[in-house]
Amino acid sequence: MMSGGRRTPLELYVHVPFCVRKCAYCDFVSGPAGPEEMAEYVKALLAEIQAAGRMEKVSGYEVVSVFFGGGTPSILETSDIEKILKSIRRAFFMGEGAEITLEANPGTLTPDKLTAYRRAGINRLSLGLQSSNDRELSLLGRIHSFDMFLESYRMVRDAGFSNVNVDLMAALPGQTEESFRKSLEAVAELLPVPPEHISVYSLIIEEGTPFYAAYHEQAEARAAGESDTGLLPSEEAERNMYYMARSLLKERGYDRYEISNFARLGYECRHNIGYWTGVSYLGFGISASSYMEGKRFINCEDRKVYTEAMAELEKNRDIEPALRTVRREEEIVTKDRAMEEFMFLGLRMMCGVSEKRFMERFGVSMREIYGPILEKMERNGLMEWDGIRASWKLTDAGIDVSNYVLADFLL
Ligand SMILES: C[S@@+](CC[C@H](N)C(=O)[O-])C[C@H]1O[C@@H](n2cnc3c(N)ncnc32)[C@H](O)[C@@H]1O
Ligand SMILES: C[S@@+](CC[C@H](N)C(=O)[O-])C[C@H]1O[C@@H](n2cnc3c(N)ncnc32)[C@H](O)[C@@H]1O
Ligand code: SF4
Repeated sequence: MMSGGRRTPLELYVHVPFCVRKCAYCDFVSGPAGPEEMAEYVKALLAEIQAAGRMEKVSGYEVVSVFFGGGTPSILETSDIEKILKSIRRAFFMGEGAEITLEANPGTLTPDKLTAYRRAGINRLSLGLQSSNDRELSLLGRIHSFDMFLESYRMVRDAGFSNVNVDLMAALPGQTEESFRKSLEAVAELLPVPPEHISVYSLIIEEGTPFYAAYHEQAEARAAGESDTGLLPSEEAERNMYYMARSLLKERGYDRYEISNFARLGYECRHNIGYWTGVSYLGFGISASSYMEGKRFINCEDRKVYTEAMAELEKNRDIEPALRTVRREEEIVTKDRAMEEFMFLGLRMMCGVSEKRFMERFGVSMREIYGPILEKMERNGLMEWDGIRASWKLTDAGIDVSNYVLADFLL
């Protein structure tokens, strides 16, 4: 994998499936658990990381980013986060400048925890706020109020973190354009300094969640274009929320670099950009997904199956049987599939997809494969050619219907 002595970039994801309480809209693999269960899980994570580091193929890679996600990684003991990072450094080659993010929930942080995170090497913190409106927070089932968030944010800055993300959500039940604007302003005006990065996610009504039981009929009515959709904001209101996010954040120095992500120059999240641009990544823990050496796989969601398989790993140095128990949905990424991914993941980025990089990677021109689709999208005003970057990108109208545009690139 090494070319001319240079190592290939690799990103690592560590899934922490624990939360103080489950939010009413969330279908990520996460939930409450006791200290013993957490300790057992961390032990399994350490075993998986060490085993992955023993795989011959990782020797040509350099870890460029690590992302602790979940769930709520900040719920773990600080010593656990330290152990995991130490284990990663032992098992992989990690360069000096790696971006190391930890997701944290307001209400789970203390100054001591934050100091320890910094000492362990975490240099980016991502805080889930969702809304600055306490009524919306309580409807979402969040464990914190806006004031509690402010206290956590102040602690994060006091601890010296200079690369901070805040997550917000749009299209919440009962949310108005006005209340969304207030959330945006509250985040963009945070003291002592506003965050370097802001993500805005539209609420997805996920099957199996309390929100699904309460709102999926409304969501379907909304998708069918019916005007009275109960508490859920209309599609037009949701679009307006995104327009508002773009213009309000632009005025305050944030550039939209991806459909849902805004950053000050130089603070774009490298880890997520890696996902959209085809960088290899390995995920550790239940439900973590990976993409390496042309294969995609995802770990099982069952914590018991996972911890038992990882305990086997410790007894037996042959890692294949244990990994086979845990890893699911292995997909060989064929050239056609890789081209599709280049387009539908890359087009999420506002800089678009580069013709030159497509040619370098696949040895064929983008126009030869996608010419008719690109022309159709351009005719319909959904995509445009950027002559300066020599790339194709979504127009504003294309961003509004990005699901439809991106789906068209599946061969
Ligand atoms: C998986 S969570 C982990 C972060 C952390 N536990 C928290 O909630 O603060 C990452 C982000 O995903 C977003 N998210 C979770 N469920 C969602 C849903 N159903 N629709 C849209 N965004 C969602 C939220 O903005 C959340 O901050
Ligand atoms: C929705 S994103 C939020 C990122 C945040 N806005 C930021 O800028 O740091 C993070 C979530 O995506 C999920 N995630 C990211 N990478 C993953 C992977 N390789 N496997 C499984 N889930 C992953 C995790 O649930 C994680 O909490
Ligand atoms: S949104 Fe975050 S805090 Fe809420 S249940 Fe999901 S992972 Fe946990």
